[in-house]
Amino acid sequence: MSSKNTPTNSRNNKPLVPNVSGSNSSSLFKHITRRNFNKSGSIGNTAEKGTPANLLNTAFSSGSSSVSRTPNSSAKSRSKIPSTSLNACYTPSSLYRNAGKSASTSTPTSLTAKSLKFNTPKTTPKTSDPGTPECFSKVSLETPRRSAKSCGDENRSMRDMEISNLKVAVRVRPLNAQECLNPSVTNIIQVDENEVTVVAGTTADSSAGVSHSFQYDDAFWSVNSDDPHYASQEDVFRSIGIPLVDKAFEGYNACLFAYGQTGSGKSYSMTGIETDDNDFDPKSEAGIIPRFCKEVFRRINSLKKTTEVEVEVSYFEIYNEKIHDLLCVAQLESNGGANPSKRSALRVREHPVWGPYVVDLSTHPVDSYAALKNWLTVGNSQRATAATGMNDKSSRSHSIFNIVMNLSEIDEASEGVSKKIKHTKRSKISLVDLAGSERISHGSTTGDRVREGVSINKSLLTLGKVIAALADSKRGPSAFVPYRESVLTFLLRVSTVFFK
Ligand SMILES: Nc1ncnc2c1ncn2[C@@H]1O[C@H](COP(=O)(O)OP(=O)(O)OP(=O)(O)O)[C@@H](O)[C@H]1O
Repeated sequence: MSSKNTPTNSRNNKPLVPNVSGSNSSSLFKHITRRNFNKSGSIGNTAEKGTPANLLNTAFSSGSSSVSRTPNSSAKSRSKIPSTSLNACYTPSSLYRNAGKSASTSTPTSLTAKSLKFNTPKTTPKTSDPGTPECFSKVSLETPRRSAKSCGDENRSMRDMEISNLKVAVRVRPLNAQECLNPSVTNIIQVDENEVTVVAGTTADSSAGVSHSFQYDDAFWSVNSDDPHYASQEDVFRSIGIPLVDKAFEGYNACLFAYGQTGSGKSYSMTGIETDDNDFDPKSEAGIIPRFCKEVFRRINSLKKTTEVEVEVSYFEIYNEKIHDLLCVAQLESNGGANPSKRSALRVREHPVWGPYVVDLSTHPVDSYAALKNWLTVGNSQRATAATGMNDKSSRSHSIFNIVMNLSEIDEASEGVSKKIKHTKRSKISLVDLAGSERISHGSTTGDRVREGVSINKSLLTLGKVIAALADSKRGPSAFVPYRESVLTFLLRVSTVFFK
């Protein structure tokens, strides 16, 4: 990805992620938060019909980067550098179900935007560590300070209401078995707190010894578990996932996603390795998604006396620009199964109020972590994966797991059947595992794999363009953002545009 398509620091306009030739893997996370700010009822319970007063959007904030030359750098090894792009989705099918239940006293409140802040782990790996890189990053979107108004202002351009802010974190993975066997693979990545340094070129060519340093909101060193600075799945979740759970319980929408080259560890970070242990011991390799879900239900249980909570999930993938429901039971039973080419594709439509959504996407109410985990397992088993030259189980699709929560605070003065709801907060969390970007010659063989690779790269390229446009504060809020160039970014739009 060219630096033009790379997120840039809003202060100095330098790219967040370098365009380093020879880099061959990476992954990345993103967040979106958006406040649902209705009172007295769920999101559909608006006094003015069709008032999308519940949607507050977010903005990207980027870190800073610097490039320096250190000809005598001692760092060794091959890098996997992430290019950055963004994804999110919002499928408000359940909103329509609720829309009929009107509440006469519904009053949208003013919005106050809040930004997500992440703890930065103190990671200072030794440069002599033999491991090599997977990088991964996280992006979060900051909510702009705006007041809520009705959507009657149809003449106002949606683009005028966009404010973006991006946060990125990087994770460096250990060498995989294939890399360990290749003597030419060495570590060229160093992590010092939240700064990542890449030393490009270890041979005697012109780029040898050139180092690039980049600041991220977080940088995780997961190369060697014996290293005191090793970032485990739990550490990553605590830094990236917990702040999102906090926001979700405050009524914000949130989106987190992993981006990176094929084989860089996106699925490992997002989903991890399935475990029967639902309490996740510290060494558990369960990823962010199961930990996130577990934490959501832990908090719901502690709120039981004061709050009624409804949770529902949906899960779909975008494969070759087509959307497939991963939790549609009827479809799973009747045909297709794990073969995405046999499944019927869902369409995306744009609602005038709620924005883009997936038509007929199934949603499933869940009342415990165990129930949610079952759906997650079903969905994961349906994902399109295949062996490529770079990953034995490569995700060939972008997967989007959505959790929608309705949190209704009970009026303490009311009791039993006459229980009254003080107000309802609604939040939607999208946890996204993107398909890996790849060089066709490295990653794929022929036929379907090449076709998939082309589609993946195309949508990731668009994602990069969208992020660059959103992150580029110089273009101003009315700059053109090419959301419509791919299904992924079209769905993402609802998480970045401020609807009034
Ligand atoms: N932090 C890590 N610690 C240990 N193993 C890891 C780590 N990250 C990735 N791996 C391993 O590396 C391999 C590739 O990871 P993974 O499948 O998550 O990559 P990916 O980025 O999702 O690839 P693709 O885009 O092709 O789906 C897996 O075997 C995984 O277990």
